Amino acid sequence: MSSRSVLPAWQALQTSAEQVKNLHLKQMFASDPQRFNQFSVAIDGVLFDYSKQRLTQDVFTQLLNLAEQTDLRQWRDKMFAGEKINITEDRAVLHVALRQPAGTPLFLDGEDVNQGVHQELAKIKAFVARVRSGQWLGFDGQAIKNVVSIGVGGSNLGPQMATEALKTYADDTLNIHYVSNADGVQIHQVLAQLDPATTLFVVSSKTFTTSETMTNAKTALAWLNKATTAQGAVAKHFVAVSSNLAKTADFGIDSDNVFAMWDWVGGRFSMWSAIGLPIALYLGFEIFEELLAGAHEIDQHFLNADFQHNIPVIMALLSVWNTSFLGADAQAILPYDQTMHMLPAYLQQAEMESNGKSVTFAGDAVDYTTVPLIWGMTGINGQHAFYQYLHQGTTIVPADFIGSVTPSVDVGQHHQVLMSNFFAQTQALMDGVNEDSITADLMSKGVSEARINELVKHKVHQGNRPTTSILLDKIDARAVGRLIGLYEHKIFCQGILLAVCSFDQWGVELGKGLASNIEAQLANHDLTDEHDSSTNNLINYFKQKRA
Ligand SMILES: O=P(O)(O)OC[C@H]1O[C@](O)(CO)[C@@H](O)[C@@H]1O
Repeated sequence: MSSRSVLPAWQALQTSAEQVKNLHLKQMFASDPQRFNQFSVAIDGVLFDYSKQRLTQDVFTQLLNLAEQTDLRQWRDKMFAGEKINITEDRAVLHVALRQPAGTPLFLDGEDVNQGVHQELAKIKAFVARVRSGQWLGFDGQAIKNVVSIGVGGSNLGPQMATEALKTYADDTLNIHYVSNADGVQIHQVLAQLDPATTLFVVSSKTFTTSETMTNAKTALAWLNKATTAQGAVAKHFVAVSSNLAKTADFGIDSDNVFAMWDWVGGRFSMWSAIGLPIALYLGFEIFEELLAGAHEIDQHFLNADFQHNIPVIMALLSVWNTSFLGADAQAILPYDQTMHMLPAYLQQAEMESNGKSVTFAGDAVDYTTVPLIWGMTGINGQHAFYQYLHQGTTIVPADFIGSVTPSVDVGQHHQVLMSNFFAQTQALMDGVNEDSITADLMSKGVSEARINELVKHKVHQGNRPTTSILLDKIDARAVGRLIGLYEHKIFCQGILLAVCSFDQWGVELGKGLASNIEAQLANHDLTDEHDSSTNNLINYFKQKRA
């Protein structure tokens, strides 16, 4: 048995899961008028309602016991203290330090992390001011008009998601474009609209070795070099965000134009570092600071709230409950706000790259399901795509509904229409509708008995489908900071509860290595027999067709 399933709380939860499977949420609400009060938490700017999750007070107590028995509190404190809890890479995990106000020293290997963070923030602030004010000039003396951010995974998703979420706050100082795909079509489409003389590239890569990013950066460099042979053009049009100064220098980027990252910031938790530079360039440094402030508020909540009212702790406990005990293999993320449309993609990386693991800290195989498949899209569009499956499919998919009281722009009646759907969907998923109600409804409409008999079973909704509702007061930078902070700490807690190391990503390395070998094979015309017959034939078909 692996370390978690031997715990008393784990075993108690296994017994409870069998009982809860026979309970219906509708009855739980009917029998307890206090259910919402009991299973909701409100903090500054956020209402978190988990009363539509399939749990009882006993289950909640057992889940809290699980948090205690897995030493979650101690692990949290180790993370904030800079202990090397990324055990497989022997690194600290300190994205929380990136949003810690100045003057709160934290020493790591003899260096004050807080000072380093604020030096880098000051450098970002000064650079952003120069570019946005038009003082930073391109090779022919014109100001920058377009920023192209080149990066992938954690070096792309956070900034792009936040840019989309907050674009209604942008002025017309700069345009921003994101390029992440190694498919050259993407960068060619972006560059086709731009003038090299007024374009600034931000190449973001912690390692500065990621093949997709390097391929795109080289294409961008060739595009600039084609437009000008002016001395020093690269220094005027390329900046980098990286922890690998040797590689940025090899690329030809001036060391003054490199913004630092540290090995204690994981890629998927890095939008608060200089990886967020595109956000600050596009929206201004003050908005970036608001984002940091929102996340810092959540750090304080996570550190100080008792677990019973601690939102990220509860989010993680619910995920483990749904997945490891109630058998839900998927989790939907459903933002009811168009600006938040990239949230599902962002959380896919954050959660699945962190906790999509199957061995414990000690390297033993787990004997439980770790994290679910994360998927989703804007709720309203999802309603007309996959909600049929959520309501009547054979698989139960817990869903997070995320909406706002006030959208980022005044859209009049639209917001009521939108949010009425949010509330109605969570209600429908919870309540369902049974044969009796359907029959009564059809009879009241004068439908014949024969037709009712044909239809009734098709119209039944079982309900009892769990949802969590997260209502933000307003979509702004602080709120986005809070929301992402909540999910980040949820993922941390989930890792501890499941005993998996959340901060490495060995699972993406194997494919990367094979791809670089195959890339070399694709560069010549020789047919290959080095691989299995499927891979050989796919490669050879591709090469013959291209010959
Ligand atoms: O910033 P880098 O080093 O280019 O890495 C990009 C991404 O690639 C990964 O290593 C694997 O997908 C991510 O963890 C990371 O965010």
